[in-house]
Amino acid sequence: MKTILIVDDEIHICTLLTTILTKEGYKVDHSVSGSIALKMLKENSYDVIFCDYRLKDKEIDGSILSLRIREMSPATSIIVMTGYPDVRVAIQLIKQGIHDYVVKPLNAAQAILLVQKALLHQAVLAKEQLPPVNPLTVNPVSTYVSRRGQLSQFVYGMGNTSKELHTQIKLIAPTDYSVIILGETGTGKESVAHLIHSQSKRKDKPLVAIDCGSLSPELASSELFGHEKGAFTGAIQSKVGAFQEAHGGTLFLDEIGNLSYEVQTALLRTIQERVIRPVGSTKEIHVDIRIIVASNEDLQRAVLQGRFRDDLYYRLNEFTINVPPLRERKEDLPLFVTTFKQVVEDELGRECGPLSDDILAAFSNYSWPGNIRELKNVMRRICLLSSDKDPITSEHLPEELHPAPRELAVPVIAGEANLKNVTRQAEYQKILDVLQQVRFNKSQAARLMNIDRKTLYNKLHTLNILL
Ligand SMILES: Nc1ncnc2c1ncn2[C@@H]1O[C@H](COP(=O)(O)OP(=O)(O)OP(=O)(O)O)[C@@H](O)[C@H]1O
Repeated sequence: MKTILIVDDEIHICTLLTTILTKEGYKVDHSVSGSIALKMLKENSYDVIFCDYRLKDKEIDGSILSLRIREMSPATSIIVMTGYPDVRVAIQLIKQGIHDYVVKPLNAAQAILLVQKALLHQAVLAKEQLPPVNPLTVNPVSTYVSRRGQLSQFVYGMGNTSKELHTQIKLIAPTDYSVIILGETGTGKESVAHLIHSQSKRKDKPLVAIDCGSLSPELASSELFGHEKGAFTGAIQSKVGAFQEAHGGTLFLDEIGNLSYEVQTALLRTIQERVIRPVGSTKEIHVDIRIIVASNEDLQRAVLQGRFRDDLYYRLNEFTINVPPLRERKEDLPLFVTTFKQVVEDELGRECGPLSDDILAAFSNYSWPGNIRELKNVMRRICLLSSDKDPITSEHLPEELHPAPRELAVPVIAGEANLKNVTRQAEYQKILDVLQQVRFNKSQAARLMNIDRKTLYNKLHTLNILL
């Protein structure tokens, strides 16, 4: 029989939860004191412990109690209950290893579900220790509506870094906090923003995504705040900006670090006052939006270097999510591969052959500078090149994934004597070198080459460098 301990200084909560869970067939004990609870834990083992966060115990309060339980009985799932929810406390406790953080009062259905989830989680962990595990037996995949309006799959993964990401998204999504999402290119920052939106109470309103990296300084204000007809040369009609389009929903600003100082100032004002003034207009318009921003550079460093306003940073930084690079979550590769193979098969409208073991070995030896985007593209390529029956082998892999990676070959551009081509050739090589040096971080590459991100995009396009 599974055993549960309830620790709360309000006796009626102990009695209520004991009654509910005993009816479900669990053996339930309770304590109104943290120190007595620890003594009980020395003598008995518990599968799940419900623990009040603000325990009015002279010797031990709820937060310390949860730490002590972790030390004494690491396998026990701890569910911390609170009457005063605080996301930062929740994250801290979850980092310390508690299973869940819930707001009191709990009704019967919630309490039962919490225990079931905790026991299921324990069962999953127990299975994880038994090889071989099919990662798809527990499918940690969510769906969300992507920028193109398609239903997309988001793979959380099962490794510890991935689980932390999962927890953070789950906790932050229902709130209205502004979120900064940091991570290398292709790690899934935009996907995380969509996922947060789709799990928030704003989900039925639009998510408007703007790539600040591709906005010219002149057009940024107009894109964000809109403009009146005749506000500037070329403004032949008035335009509704992203803030207004996102009214009631979420505004996602990708590559926020690329906004000019002037636009950052206007953005700060809008966030503080929740009103916008379109370019060329005297009218203020109220907007109700949640802001999520992303960057693949460290925004704190940009603040220190004076490139990003500190007051805007602190306004936006109600919560930060760091999306890990793929090379730090290699344990999740099989799950990503299986999911993307299915996605590509759906895209191609046919099945692809099985993946041979050498493919997975090559995948796990590779550093994935382009992260999940690169993996998805590699899966597209190898599935496209394979037939539907024969196994997909390492022959189908692109060069950089071959066991002994060769240097990226510079294509010879026809007409070598032509001076323009010599320049193109040199540009091509330089851009590739710099991109490799900064692990394909386009903003950093643009900065190193002293060009803006938009120019870099144009060059990548002209030189046919596909990332
Ligand atoms: N966890 C995930 N599960 C499934 N697909 C993912 C996941 N993360 C990213 N992807 C896919 O990888 C690709 C790149 O993701 P996304 O655009 O969200 O990355 P990003 O970090 O915002 O990139 P960039 O910094 O270049 O803008 C997309 O096709 C997305 O669907």
